Amino acid sequence: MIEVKNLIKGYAGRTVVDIERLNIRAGETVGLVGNNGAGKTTFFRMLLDLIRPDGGEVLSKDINVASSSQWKDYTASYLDEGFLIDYLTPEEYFTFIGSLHNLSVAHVSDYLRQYEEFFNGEILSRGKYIRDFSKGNQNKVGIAAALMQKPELLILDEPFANLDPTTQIRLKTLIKNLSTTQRLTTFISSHDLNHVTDVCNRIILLEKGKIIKDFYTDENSLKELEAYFSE
Ligand SMILES: Nc1ncnc2c1ncn2[C@@H]1O[C@H](COP(=O)(O)OP(=O)(O)OP(=O)(O)O)[C@@H](O)[C@H]1O
Repeated sequence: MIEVKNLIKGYAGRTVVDIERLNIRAGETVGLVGNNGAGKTTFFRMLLDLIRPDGGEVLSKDINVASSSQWKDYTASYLDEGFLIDYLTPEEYFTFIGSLHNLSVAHVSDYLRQYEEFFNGEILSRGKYIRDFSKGNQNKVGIAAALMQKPELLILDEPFANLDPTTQIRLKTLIKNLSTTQRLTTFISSHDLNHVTDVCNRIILLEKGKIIKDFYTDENSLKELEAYFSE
């Protein structure tokens, strides 16, 4: 589904992403791990054509994301609160995103019912603008809105950060369900090795922009990653 070839990005003469080759098959749940500054967000931004690489390409279903918009029909993402609209309430934001996908107001409120548990009573009917929510609650709005288009590919940057433990577990269950029932392909970056090994079937370890490990998760993965990061 995703093919990366000789992808290079640098800032101020320093290479921050340098991925020679990477193939992600449909249905994979891929966890991207790496210390601060490893290049995870920069890589995601190139997957979404938010920034252009200095060299190489990202192909989504064989088409370069920088030369076509076709990938936008089946790709959803939430990288940060910049994806939200501060002066809307969550309801207004969901309605707006729904309208982009030709969903009626009734359809959107019906859709939101399945997220009642995930929202934990903190998102809807609060009479607050998105800017007044905590970062964790903003995350919930962004993730639920991203999933509204029933994507085939989902890209989430540190989705567990700022979420309370209950919501972290609910989010893992949500992603696992989507992956099995809808064969969703997912890219998740995370500093939480526990969560990422629990939810992902493949882990990619990035260091200074390069892939230095790429493996399918098994019962030893968490220990191996912990050993790597404690060196
Ligand atoms: N717009 C920019 N201008 C200059 N340097 C940048 C820019 N964006 C990213 N960088 C640098 O590129 C490197 C990779 O950053 P990136 O945010 O992709 O890492 P990351 O793995 O997502 O880190 P973190 O875990 O801290 O979120 C960092 O050194 C960062 O300072």
